[in-house]
Amino acid sequence: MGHLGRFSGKIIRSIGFRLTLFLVIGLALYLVMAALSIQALVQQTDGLKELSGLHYERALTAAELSRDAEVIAAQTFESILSTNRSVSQEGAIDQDLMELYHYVRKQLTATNEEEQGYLDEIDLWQKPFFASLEKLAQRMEEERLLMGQEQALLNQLQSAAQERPPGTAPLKAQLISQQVISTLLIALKSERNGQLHRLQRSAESSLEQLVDYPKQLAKLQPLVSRTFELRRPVILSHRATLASARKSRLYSQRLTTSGYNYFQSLKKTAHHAAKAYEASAQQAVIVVGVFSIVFLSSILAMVIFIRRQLVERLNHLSDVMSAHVAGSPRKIPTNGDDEISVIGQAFEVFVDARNTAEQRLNQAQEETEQANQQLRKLNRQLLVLSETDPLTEVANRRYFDQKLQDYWQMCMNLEQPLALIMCDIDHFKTYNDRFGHQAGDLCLKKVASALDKTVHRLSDTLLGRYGGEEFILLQANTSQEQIYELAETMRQAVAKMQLKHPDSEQGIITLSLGIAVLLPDGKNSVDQLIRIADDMLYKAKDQGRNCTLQTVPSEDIKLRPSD
Ligand SMILES: Nc1nc2c(ncn2[C@@H]2O[C@H](COP(=O)(O)OP(=O)(O)OP(=O)(O)O)[C@@H](O)[C@H]2O)c(=O)[nH]1
Repeated sequence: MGHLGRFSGKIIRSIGFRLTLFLVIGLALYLVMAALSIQALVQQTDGLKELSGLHYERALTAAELSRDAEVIAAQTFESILSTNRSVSQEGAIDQDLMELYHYVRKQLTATNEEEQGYLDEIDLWQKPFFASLEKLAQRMEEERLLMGQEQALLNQLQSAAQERPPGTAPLKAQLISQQVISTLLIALKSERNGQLHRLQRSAESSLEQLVDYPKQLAKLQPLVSRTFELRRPVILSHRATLASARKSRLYSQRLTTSGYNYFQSLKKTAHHAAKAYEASAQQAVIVVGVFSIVFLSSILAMVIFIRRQLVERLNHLSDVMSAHVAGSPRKIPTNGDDEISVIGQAFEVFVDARNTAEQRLNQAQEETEQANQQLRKLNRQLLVLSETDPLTEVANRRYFDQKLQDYWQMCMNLEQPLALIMCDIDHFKTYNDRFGHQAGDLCLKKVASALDKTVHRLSDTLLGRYGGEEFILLQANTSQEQIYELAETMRQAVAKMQLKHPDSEQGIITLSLGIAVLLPDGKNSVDQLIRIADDMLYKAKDQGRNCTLQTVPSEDIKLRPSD
C-alpha cells in the first residue's frame, strides 16, 4: 500500500499529469460553454422560427381576407344569376360572410409602414366595394319590382293569345290581333331599345289596321302601351343592375388584389424571415463548428506540443540526470535554445565541472599516493639510516642496543642461548696516526664490509658498530663451538684483506674478539652478556691481540634447534 501510495503520489506530482488535468478541465469547460451556446442558439432560432411562423400566419389571414372578399362577391353575383334573378328577402349580401370579413380584417395590424400601406389600400377599396354591393342590391330590388309587373303583363298577353276570338270578328282582325300579341311577346324579350322602337311602330301600325274593329282595338291598345312603357324601364334597370354588378366586380377585384398584394408582401416577409432564420442557424452552426474545430485542433496541438516539447524532454532529462547520479552517465540532451535546453546545458556544465573535479581529485589522490610512497620510501631510508652506521653501513649502536633487548627477550621466551661477539681493530690509533683519519675511515669500512660478508647469510644474526673501531655481533640459538668458529671466520676474513699496518705485530690490520654466551633466564642480564664479551676481548688484547677468547663452556648452555 505504501509503495502504491508513493507511486500514485509521484504520478499526481508529475508535470505531465498536472498539465493533462488542466487540459481536461479546459476541455470540459469548453464543452459546457459549447452546450450553453448551442442552447442559446436553439432558443434564438426558435424565436426566429416563431417570428417566421407569425409572418406566415398573418399572410394566411391576409389570404383569408382576400378570399372572403372574393366569396362575398361571388355569392352576391350568384344570387344575381339565380334563375328568377330575384333578390332574397335578406338581401343580396351574406351578412355572416360580411361579419367574418370584418373579423378577419380586425386581426390584421401593420408592423411597418409598407404593411400599413397595403392595409390602407385594402381599407380604401373595401368601403366602395360594400357600397357597390348595397347599390347592386337596390338595383336588384328595383328590377325585381319591374320584372314582377312584366310577368303580370306577360300573363295577360299569353291569356289574350289563347282567347278564342268572337265569331263575328273577321279573319283579318283575328290575324292582326295575333300579330300584335306576337310582336308584344317579342318586345317583352327584347334587350335593345332600337329593336323595341321598331317593334312598337310595327305594333302601332297593326293597331291602325284595326280601326274598323273597335273591340279588338280597345282590347289591344292598352296592352301595346303598357308593354312598351314597361319594357323600357326594365331594359334600363337591367342595364343599371349590370353596371352596378360590373362596378362591384371591379371593386371586388381591386379589394382582392389589395388583399392578395398584402398576402404576397407578408408571404415575402415570412419567406425572408424563414431564410434569415435558416441563414442565421446555418451561420451559427458554421461558427460553432469552425470554432470547435479550431479550439479542438489548438487543444490537440497544445497536447502534442506539451507531450513532445515539455513532458517527454523533461522525463528524458530527468532520466539522464538520475542515470548520472546513479553513476552510469548518458548523453545529456542540449539541443535547442529553450529553457529545457538551458537546463540540459547547465547540467552538462555541472557534470563537466564534476568530472574535471573528479579527475583532479583522482590525480591529486594519485599524486598523494605517489608522495606517500615516496614518503614511505624516504621513511624506510630514514629508518635504515637511523638504524645504520653511516660510515660502515652496518647497524649503529642505538639500533643494536634496541635489538639486543629484543634478541634477549626472544631467546628467553624460546629458551635459546644468545651469543655475543665483541671485535676491536688492533692498534688502530697508530693506523690513524700513520695513514690519517680518512684512511682510518676507509679501513673501518673495509673491515665492516668483510665482517658483513661473513655473517650476512646467517639467520637470527645482527652485526653492528659498537663505537669507534669496535664491532659487535649477536647470534641467537648458537653453541659455544659454533660461535667460536664464526668469530674465527670473522677474524680470518679481516686478516685475509692484508691491509697494511706497519705498526702492528703482523704488519696488517687484525682483529681481537671476545665471546659471551648466555641462556637468558631472568637471573642473568644483557649487561652481564656484554661485560663477559668485553672481558674476553680485553683478555684477547692482553694475550697479544689477533685472537678470539671465550669463557669456559657452560653445561647449562645447550643448543636448541631452531624452529
Ligand atoms: N679514523 C678513525 N679513527 C677512529 C674512529 N673512531 C675511533 N678512532 C680512533 O681509534 C683509536 C683507538 O685507539 P685506542 O683505543 O687507544 O686503541 P688502539 O690504538 O687500537 O690499541 P689497542 O686497542 O690496545 O690495540 C683512537 O685513536 C681513535 O681516535 C673513527 O671513526 N675513525
